[in-house]
Amino acid sequence: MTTTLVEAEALTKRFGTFEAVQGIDVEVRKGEAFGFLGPNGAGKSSTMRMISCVSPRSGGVLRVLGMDPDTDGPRIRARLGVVPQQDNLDDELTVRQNLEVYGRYFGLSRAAVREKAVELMGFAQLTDRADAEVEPLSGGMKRRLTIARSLVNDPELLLLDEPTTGLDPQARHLLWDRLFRLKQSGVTLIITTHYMDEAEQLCDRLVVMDGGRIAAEGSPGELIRQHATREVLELRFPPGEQSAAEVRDLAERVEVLPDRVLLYTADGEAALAAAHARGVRPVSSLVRRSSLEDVFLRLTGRTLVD
Ligand SMILES: Nc1ncnc2c1ncn2[C@@H]1O[C@H](COP(=O)(O)OP(=O)(O)OP(=O)(O)O)[C@@H](O)[C@H]1O
Repeated sequence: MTTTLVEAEALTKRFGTFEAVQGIDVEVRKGEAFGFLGPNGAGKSSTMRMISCVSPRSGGVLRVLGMDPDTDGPRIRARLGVVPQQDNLDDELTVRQNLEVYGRYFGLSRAAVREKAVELMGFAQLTDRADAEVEPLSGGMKRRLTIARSLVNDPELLLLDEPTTGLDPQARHLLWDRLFRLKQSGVTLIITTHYMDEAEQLCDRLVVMDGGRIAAEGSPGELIRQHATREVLELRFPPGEQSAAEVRDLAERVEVLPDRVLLYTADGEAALAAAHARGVRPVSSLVRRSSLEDVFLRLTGRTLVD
């Protein structure tokens, strides 16, 4: 039996007359990792803040863990873990103290809190930093500690707003591994991101958001199959010489970006050979698999990270 943990219908958030979230429908099921993918300003954080019961909705229906955030906020929050966009750790406390103090907020006993902190430091791979202050830790370590802290109350649903923004590739991969383990242990994840690789790595299902609306919904694989071809041929030309005219008929669809021309085709190498045969001479070329970035470009006409 699938259980719905978050159900939104025509969910709307207005700031004055500006509608940041414009009537979206979303359903998050128990055990899945669900993503909101979109550029800055798409309305992802506003949606997350409504789900985390810290920002009231302006319209529509919202149920979280079967309850209404308007009337059951505290009861819902007690069963949620929230990882905000910016780490808000106490820099002057140690790693262990950060976890213990937070645990006490949730009413855990001293003994329970001590035990939980040890378990969570192991999970976050911070055991050897237990008694170090937070301030000098790397960005990746701070993020892992913020996530560990959000797990103090054994939440059923963990909300992560841009979990890996600003981290280097190694730190991101370590974090993805931790999140994957959490999912395996049965925690439902909701993640906002503007990184398409993060959405592809972590999310079972996602919505692509743009301008407060949902542009598409599905698994990463489904979205790519529906909105892109199997392969993409990327051609780079000298500045000012970029033109799609000579290659337009070599692909199902052609996109001209400021620095590249993208040819959407089932067979990128064949398209490249055909382009060469007619005398097209790019500075460089690359054949790659289609990604969610291509899906976003198709749906919105823009690249995800402008
Ligand atoms: N408190 C607020 N008052 C007025 N406008 C706001 C407020 N919060 C957000 N907005 C506006 O709502 C829109 C959506 O913002 P939101 O933070 O939800 O987007 P986002 O997709 O999460 O992007 P980001 O990654 O930048 O957080 C933006 O245009 C933003 O400027």
